[in-house]
Amino acid sequence: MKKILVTGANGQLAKCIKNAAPHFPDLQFIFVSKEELDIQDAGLLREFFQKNNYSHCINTAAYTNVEKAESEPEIAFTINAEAVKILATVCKEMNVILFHISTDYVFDGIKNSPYIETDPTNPINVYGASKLKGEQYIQEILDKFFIFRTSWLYSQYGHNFLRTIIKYADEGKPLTITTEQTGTPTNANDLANALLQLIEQDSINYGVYHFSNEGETTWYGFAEEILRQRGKLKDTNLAKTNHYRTFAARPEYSVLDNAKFKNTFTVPAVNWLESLDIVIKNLLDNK
Ligand SMILES: NC(=O)C1=CN([C@@H]2O[C@H](COP(=O)(O)OP(=O)(O)OC[C@H]3O[C@@H](n4cnc5c(N)ncnc54)[C@H](OP(=O)(O)O)[C@@H]3O)[C@@H](O)[C@H]2O)C=CC1
Ligand SMILES: Cc1cn([C@H]2C[C@H](O)[C@@H](COP(=O)(O)OP(=O)(O)O[C@H]3O[C@@H](C)C(=O)[C@@H](O)[C@H]3O)O2)c(=O)[nH]c1=O
Repeated sequence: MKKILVTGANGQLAKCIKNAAPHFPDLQFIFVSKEELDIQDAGLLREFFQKNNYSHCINTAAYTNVEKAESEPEIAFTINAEAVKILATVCKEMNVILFHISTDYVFDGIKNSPYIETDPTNPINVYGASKLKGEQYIQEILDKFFIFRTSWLYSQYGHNFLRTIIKYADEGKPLTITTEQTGTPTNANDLANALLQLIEQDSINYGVYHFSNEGETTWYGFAEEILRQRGKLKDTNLAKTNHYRTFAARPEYSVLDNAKFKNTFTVPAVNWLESLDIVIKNLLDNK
């Protein structure tokens, strides 16, 4: 039986993986939180892998605060790059297949058509630079790895744009949302399912892939659709802006081209609007 270690167990993607796990009875999962396994701790990481016979590791652990990363780059790089280097080294020693998640923020956003895997990277914020360094270490160290660059992840869990918008709208707060960036909101449940399907299918098509939902919008478009589907659009004071002030720069355009993923694997693509509908209904059902 395949034995899969999932790091960062309290994060949104790990929670989506946990949710999907019962649909994959042939896979055995061990979920470890930051408190149980800090991926910065090389000694503990080695001990963990030596004691257990993992076939795969899904690394969802990451430093994901894009704004804060600008003022604490050393922490972002320690987690997103140096710890990933150690993890990759241990996976190599133990012959474990690493599934790692990266981001659309490795690109600078000056392209105006969807990014493919071989497009030049050029991160414009600390978070993106730290994630790129993590990708580079994996590619230097490992042969058996998958890196999935995804974008604008949201779900029913954790901190994400969807939950922020719903919270503010429920509190009756006015919303001012930027039209300055275009990308693709991606349901983390879709990514979780895709990862588990690839493990189940024993895929050996290792490498870097783009994986997002289909279509594109701006953050304003995403917020508007969240409110519309939630039945809150009329009651919410929603305004557009083209100069929302942030500490971190973000790519103006970061739509990912999923063609390589779609041509390699038999996992159906889902449009972002349809996937959003599922998450919104799930949130309403569980209220
Ligand atoms: N969220 C998004 O929009 C996107 C995310 N990604 C990537 O997808 C992956 C999953 O993201 P997501 O689930 O949203 O992120 P979250 O921030 O929800 O989860 C990350 C988890 O990792 C934990 N963590 C942080 N540092 C360590 C550490 N040193 N050791 C072990 N665990 C640690 C965090 O704990 P704590 O919170 O306590 O620090 C948190 O529980 C990440 O690699 C991210 O870069 C890619 C594109 C978009
Ligand atoms: C909360 C808020 C944000 N914004 C803007 C700020 C920013 O330009 C954009 C998105 O804001 P957020 O801070 O929620 O999202 P951000 O942290 O930039 O999201 C990113 O997270 C990392 C982890 C990734 O890998 C990326 O793919 C992406 O999902 O919306 C508004 O315009 N109005 C608002 O009220």
